[in-house]
Amino acid sequence: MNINKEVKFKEEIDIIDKLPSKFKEDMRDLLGSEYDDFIDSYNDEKTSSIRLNTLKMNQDDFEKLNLFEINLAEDKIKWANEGYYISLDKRPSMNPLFDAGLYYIQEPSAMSVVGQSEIDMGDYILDMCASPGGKSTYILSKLNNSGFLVSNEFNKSRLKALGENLEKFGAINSLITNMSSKELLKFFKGYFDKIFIDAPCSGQGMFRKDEYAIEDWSEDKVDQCCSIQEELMTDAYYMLKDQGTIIYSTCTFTKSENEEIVNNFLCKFKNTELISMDRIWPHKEKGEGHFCAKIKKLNTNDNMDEEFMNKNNKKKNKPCDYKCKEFEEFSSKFLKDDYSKFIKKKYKFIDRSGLLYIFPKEIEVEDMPKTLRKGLLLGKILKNRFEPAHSFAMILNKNKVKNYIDFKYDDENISRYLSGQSIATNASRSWTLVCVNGIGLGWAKESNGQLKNKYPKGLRKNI
Ligand SMILES: C[S@@+](CC[C@H](N)C(=O)[O-])C[C@H]1O[C@@H](n2cnc3c(N)ncnc32)[C@H](O)[C@@H]1O
Repeated sequence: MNINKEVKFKEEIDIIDKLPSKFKEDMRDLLGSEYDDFIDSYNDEKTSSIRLNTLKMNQDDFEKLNLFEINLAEDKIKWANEGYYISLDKRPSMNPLFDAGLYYIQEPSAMSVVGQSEIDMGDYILDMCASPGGKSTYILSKLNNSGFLVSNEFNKSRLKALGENLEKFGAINSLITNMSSKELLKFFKGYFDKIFIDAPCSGQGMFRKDEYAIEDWSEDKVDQCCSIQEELMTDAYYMLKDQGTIIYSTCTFTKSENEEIVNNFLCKFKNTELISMDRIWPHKEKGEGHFCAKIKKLNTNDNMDEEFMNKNNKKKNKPCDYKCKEFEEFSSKFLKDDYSKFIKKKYKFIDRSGLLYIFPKEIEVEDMPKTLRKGLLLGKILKNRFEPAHSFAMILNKNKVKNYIDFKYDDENISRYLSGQSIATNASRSWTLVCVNGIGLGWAKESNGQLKNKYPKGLRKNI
């Protein structure tokens, strides 16, 4: 055995030794004769995978790009149409297409939850435990800018990552909230077609990938998680429309956090029906452990919250009379006419202290507290001019603007741009969209044959 192999073998033995004995006991009970295969899977090679954002590129074009030498015959993830296994040495976060939001790096089993859920155009969806945004970004791709997604994250310190990931994905019809499920219920009684609860759990499915998950695990933690999970499920029931679906998932193995939560819920609410209950096991599939159950709410006739819905209906289809002169000027100079018309037709414009947002016309969220992102920030209204925001660039591509410069992902100009440098051109067109393979990556202002870099300082990086 060479030295590297010997070290790896020792690490694997160590991990198996470190697994909590109560966990091993439970797994033996749960898996019976499969237990040894399950434990052996701790020695399997780890997986790496990405998921395409179909808001930015269609699947045929993506597959033709041949990024990361994906072998289409073997590397497509069977439970997520937009997901691909890639080899571990590919470093997908170092490709500028990642910064342009073309794909999300996500554990393959975690993709199954949205991958195997039916999302209908126009659905109103709540992602109750959303950060860092794996499920939310997938839902947004599938909604294709129709309907509405509320991405809620209870833990304030996890909001930043969620905000950045949703911004990168370039969807307009989303709202980020920072509430408990009880607070959400005050605003959204009987409101959603689908509610995803990717519940906080004791994380046994992460033991293979993350040793800290082993240290952090305890029986007390399982009990704490169970009581949170029950509360989230109950509040979700009341936020769901009749005929709506709860999609409950965890990355843990114990029955108490999975089947028992679901069965208790079905007993508590008689007018519900189990649609499916599935597990992904690491010794059977290429991915970590995952549990997912889908439950339908049948008719209750006590549906919508009267007050909330009256307020919403009153505003529905009300013409949006707000016009921002500075944005009008900007859009006539820099946006293609048909795209500019499309935005005005579909969205309302909201000026919040000089910051201009767009939001779907039919949705009213103005009075809602604890929201991070109420619609999409287009930019700042300054004295007689409009300055576009980075989030605006993230919904654009070269076909939507009059001025752009487009580089291939491996062009060295793209590395220069991402690191904050200026780029020499021979023109002076003012606001210009910098694109990578046609997809908006950020803004630059072109004058005297130079593109002055407007890529946000906090996002700059060397690749
Ligand atoms: C499994 S993670 C969610 C992962 C996310 N859905 C994704 O796909 O990227 C669970 C989330 O639940 C949040 N959480 C913790 N306690 C919570 C509570 N009491 N109510 C709602 N969410 C909670 C955690 O902060 C964490 O972000």
